[in-house]
Amino acid sequence: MSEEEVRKGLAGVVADYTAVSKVNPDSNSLLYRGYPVQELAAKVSFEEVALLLWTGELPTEAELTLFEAFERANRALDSRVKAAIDLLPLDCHPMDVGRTAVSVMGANDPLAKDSSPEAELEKAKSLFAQFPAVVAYDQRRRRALAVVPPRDDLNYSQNFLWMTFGEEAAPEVVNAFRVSMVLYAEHSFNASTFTARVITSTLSDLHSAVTGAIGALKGPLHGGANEAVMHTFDEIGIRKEESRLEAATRAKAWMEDALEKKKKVMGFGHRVYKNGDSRVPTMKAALDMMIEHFDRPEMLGLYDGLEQAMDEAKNIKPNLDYPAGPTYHLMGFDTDMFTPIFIASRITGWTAHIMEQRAANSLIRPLSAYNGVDERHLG
Ligand SMILES: CC(=O)SCCNC(=O)CCNC(=O)[C@H](O)C(C)(C)COP(=O)(O)OP(=O)(O)OC[C@H]1O[C@@H](n2cnc3c(N)ncnc32)[C@H](O)[C@@H]1OP(=O)(O)O
Ligand SMILES: O=C([O-])CC(=O)C(=O)O
Repeated sequence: MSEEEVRKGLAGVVADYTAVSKVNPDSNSLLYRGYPVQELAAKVSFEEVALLLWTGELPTEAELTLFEAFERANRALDSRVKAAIDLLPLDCHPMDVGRTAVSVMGANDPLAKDSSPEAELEKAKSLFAQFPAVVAYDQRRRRALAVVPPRDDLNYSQNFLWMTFGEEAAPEVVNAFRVSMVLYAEHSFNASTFTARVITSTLSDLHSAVTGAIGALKGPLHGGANEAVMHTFDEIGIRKEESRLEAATRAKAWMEDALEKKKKVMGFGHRVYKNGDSRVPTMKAALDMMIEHFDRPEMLGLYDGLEQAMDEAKNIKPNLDYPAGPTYHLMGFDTDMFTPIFIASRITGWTAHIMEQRAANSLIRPLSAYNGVDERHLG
């Protein structure tokens, strides 16, 4: 096989059809089941987006009411999941906790061995309902705080923040969080979704596919970048008393130095979008809202300084993880909880793809070009 036929990283390879979402780098657009993601972020709840991704249509009022009731009834942290989390050390990464939690949920799910479309949808809904409690509990146990039980008078985003912080979040914070969940929900054949599809293609079960997807999401070239963005901010130094301009100047200098040293700066660049990520303006507006709400202009200075310096030096634009990281920071999440929040959102897209893969399956098994030693023999 010739060198040209090898497509490293499967770059540019179209691996299958999907009707779940359309990423169009030319028009810089992203459609979930035909709807522009910006419109969804402006007008609908994350619960509605989940149903849209799974079923192909936005729910009727009755369907939404039913789903909301299910979600509210299944939010509490399962005692078996809690017991498994309690066995994990406090210094393991929260993504390890998320991965373990989904695995435990799979082992205990009575529908685990049932791969019918109805059972798959039920399992997707259960994961959607149950995962926020995992993130919230893990955040709290790391701060030596007790579990906060869910409240069924709150919507998904309100309750997520309630279980994490033990107080009702301001409406602006809830809205920014909801927007992030909508934007993170789905993005065609990204590495974690493709992982979930590969696992599903062997006719393995839904929880195994989601567990594998979490492993793929953890890396800093993918979902782990939202956490890495915050490490960059921390390295530059967040100084609350500083003006926006002073912060921007320091951030620019940091970026110039990093690029001089040929460092890869997380939160910038994308395999598909080369002229900017379609979701960034909407997420940046949510970040702006948080900066105003918490009165933290220096964060905007850091944000702008890095972005401008990267643009000037390399013409590389931010991806969704760039505005999402500082948004979660301002909300009060610890940095290593950012990617588990991404899991809570992407569970919707992953499970939609798992169902799509199963419905028209073909084992995913590409070829490789051998470049090892020539054939040889023992003795
Ligand atoms: C939700 C998400 O998962 S969005 C993605 C989150 N990931 C990140 O933010 C990690 C940082 N970014 C990257 O590593 C890359 O941009 C990727 C992995 C996302 C996409 O990469 P690819 O399409 O494979 O492009 P590749 O990594 O080959 O980069 C092409 C060129 O741009 C440069 N480049 C790309 N991204 C960056 C970056 N973040 N910082 C510095 N340089 C970069 C590369 O060094 C390379 O330069 P070269 O041609 O001079 O060697
Ligand atoms: O599409 C990708 O490669 C990564 C990404 O932005 C996502 O998964 O949201």
